[in-house]
Amino acid sequence: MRVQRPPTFFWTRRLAFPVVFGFFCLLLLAQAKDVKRKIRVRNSSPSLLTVYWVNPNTKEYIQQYEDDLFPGASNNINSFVTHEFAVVEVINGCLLADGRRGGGKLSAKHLKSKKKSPTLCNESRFVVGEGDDQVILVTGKGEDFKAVLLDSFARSTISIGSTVDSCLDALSESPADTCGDQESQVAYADKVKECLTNGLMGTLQGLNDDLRDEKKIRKAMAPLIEDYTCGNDNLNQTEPMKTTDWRYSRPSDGTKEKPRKVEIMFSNHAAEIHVIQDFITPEECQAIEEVSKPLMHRASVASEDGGSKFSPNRKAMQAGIKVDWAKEVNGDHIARLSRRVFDYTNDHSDLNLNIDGQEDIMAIHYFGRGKNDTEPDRYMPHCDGDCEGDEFRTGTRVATMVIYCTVPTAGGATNFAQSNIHVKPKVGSATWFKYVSSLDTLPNGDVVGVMDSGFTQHSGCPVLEGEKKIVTQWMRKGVSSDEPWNSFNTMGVSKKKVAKLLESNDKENEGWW
Ligand SMILES: O=C(O)CCC(=O)C(=O)O
Ligand SMILES: [Fe+2]
Repeated sequence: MRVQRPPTFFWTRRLAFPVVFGFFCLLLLAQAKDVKRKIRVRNSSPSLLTVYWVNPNTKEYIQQYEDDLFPGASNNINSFVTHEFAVVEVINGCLLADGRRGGGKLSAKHLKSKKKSPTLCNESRFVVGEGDDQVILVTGKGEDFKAVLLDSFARSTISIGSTVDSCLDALSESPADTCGDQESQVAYADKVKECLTNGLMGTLQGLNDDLRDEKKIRKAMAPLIEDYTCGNDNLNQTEPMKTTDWRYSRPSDGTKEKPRKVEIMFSNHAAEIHVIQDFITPEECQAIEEVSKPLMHRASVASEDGGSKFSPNRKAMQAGIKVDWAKEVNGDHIARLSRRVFDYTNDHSDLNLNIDGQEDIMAIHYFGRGKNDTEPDRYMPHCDGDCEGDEFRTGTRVATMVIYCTVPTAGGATNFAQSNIHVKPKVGSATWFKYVSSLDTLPNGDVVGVMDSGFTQHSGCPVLEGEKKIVTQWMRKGVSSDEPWNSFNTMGVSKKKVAKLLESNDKENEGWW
């Protein structure tokens, strides 16, 4: 028998989905709205332009610059993702979509034309997108008048496309003879290749020069930025580029952990920085504290001779903790935390790291001795792995997670001076960063990729008051239980392979002096 539902139940069921869905959309929109973007409007049209922000509630046009934009001129707008703009071709006294007269400052000609019935202005709209480095390119006139939003990817595509087009145009007078002999076809292909190489070489050379200079400036500025940011305790944490959630189920028992807020602070082809809220539980911090307490010793840094030394660059106490994986099934806090660190990394990259053979978890303590301390506990700017943009070497560090258990009352931020990211630690939160590009495996099994070129260089700012207790996991790619982290030398070469090579060399050279 069919159960008769009251009409209200029917409507509640029908409305529930759209209402909940709408609510989530609004939530997403509200988040996206706050993300700032600087955009550049470039007038490549033959007309004068006026740029208006379109108020989403009243639909009113709000003029952006006092003066119209001349052909060939550019101007910046500080805006937010999702904001809508109208670019209007200035034709004396034309009518805007909100019913008012458009076309910049009214001249005598405008005023005269006011008497006639005005025509609707030519306009083209754009919405500010997520991409960085957005340029609005305005071209055409009358019916062809349009504003196109280009991010850096679209601009590269256009620039490559126009080089290809002009090469094909230039060679159209001597087109490839598809029926011709192989020799003439090869000659044609060579001409195309030469033209493309010449056309793109200038652009690539220019980009390389820009990159070299930008890197030089970035490196020279880093110590000044670090001094300024670390020294200014009132400085807020940098705004994230984007915010997402991380939903994680524990693989050992399938328990769904509560979603964690992830702030994407920086992202490029070989470097990424995230801040994750509530990454560690108080019980996990407590477990780390108990195990590490009796093992604490003064932290050291790598020395030039391949060993380690004490240095004012790194003033802290530390203790390495081995994870007892056998205890994971019984809910061991340290094993659970360590698993979560590697699962986060593998969920947010294509690194596919092996959990075996990794470095021990490191508990690090910094102590504040007051604002007048001339040699406070700190970790001066450094990279955890290679950060010179060189090729990736198997067995080396590729990502780090710094987890905050206790935070100081003054000082102690984590600062990335070359990417301008300042992280104010919160109890339980974590900073994760990756310093290698996507990795490819070649047919011979070699894994190739490039390292970050300094954007993830970071420091632990001086701790002035209170204590800072962190848990750091440095993560390596290419280690396993057979070849753990300490089986690679500092050059990232497997010690086993070196020994084998030396052995076979010795055999080959036996009897030779
Ligand atoms: O103390 C910090 O905030 C940074 C720690 C760090 O750089 C590290 O453990 O490698
Ligand atoms: Fe570090």
